[in-house]
Amino acid sequence: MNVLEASGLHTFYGKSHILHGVGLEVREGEIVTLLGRNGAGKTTTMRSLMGLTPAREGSIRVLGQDTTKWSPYRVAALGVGFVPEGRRVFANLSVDENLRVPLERPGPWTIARVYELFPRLQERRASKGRQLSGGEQEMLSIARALLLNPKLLMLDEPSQGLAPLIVKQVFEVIAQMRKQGMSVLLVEQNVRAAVEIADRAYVLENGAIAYEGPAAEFGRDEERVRALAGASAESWDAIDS
Ligand SMILES: Nc1ncnc2c1ncn2[C@@H]1O[C@H](COP(=O)(O)OP(=O)(O)OP(=O)(O)O)[C@@H](O)[C@H]1O
Repeated sequence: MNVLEASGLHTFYGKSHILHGVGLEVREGEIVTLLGRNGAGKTTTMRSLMGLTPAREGSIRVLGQDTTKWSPYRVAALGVGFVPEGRRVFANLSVDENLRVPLERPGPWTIARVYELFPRLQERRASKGRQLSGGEQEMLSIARALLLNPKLLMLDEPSQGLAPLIVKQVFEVIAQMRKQGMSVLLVEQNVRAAVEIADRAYVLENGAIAYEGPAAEFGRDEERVRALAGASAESWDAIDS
């Protein structure tokens, strides 16, 4: 079954026409990565899927329901977790308090289980959000989204600004989530890490899908990666290595 199906999305910010007929799907238990240069429309796509910046045209189905006109709250309640870019943890609350803020939806993920997945958070459970490193904040953001027991988790650039070792840990966690049957839609600048972990890739160019296919196949085509994913020097070196 498709967890997510979107087609023909047209999204605007005021008069700026940003998405030009974007369509994508995520199947059950699949990791799908959404790549593209800066400004290609990746974040806007996620915001439209979530109902935060509603598409003016097009349709969205989540778990078989037509969510096109739904509020973000309803989409989340149906089972879509969204971890936006830039990690929004509560700076003045401890790790433990941050984890108790989300409304828990019943399911396999409990506070005890997220601590098992992120032992580092358990060690730091009494520390305030503002005392955490970037990597710890990212883990906390993901942990909070997991407590909603989503069927689909959408992550916007989870590796941004993190040291390579921490990126590796975050991606290991994403791989473990798939083992639990969760579907993931992953926006990434780190092309190498994304194509390694993902089953399929979509690449956006100027607000339209320019590539759709197996992630590994996309990652092997050096020229296409350069042209479409705008791989930064850093991520390109990583692909070469
Ligand atoms: N709130 C906004 N108002 C007007 N234009 C916006 C707004 N947010 C984004 N844009 C524009 O929409 C386009 C797509 O932006 P978006 O953030 O979706 O791209 P992205 O692929 O996620 O890029 P990045 O990697 O830089 O986050 C860009 O041209 C951007 O300038």
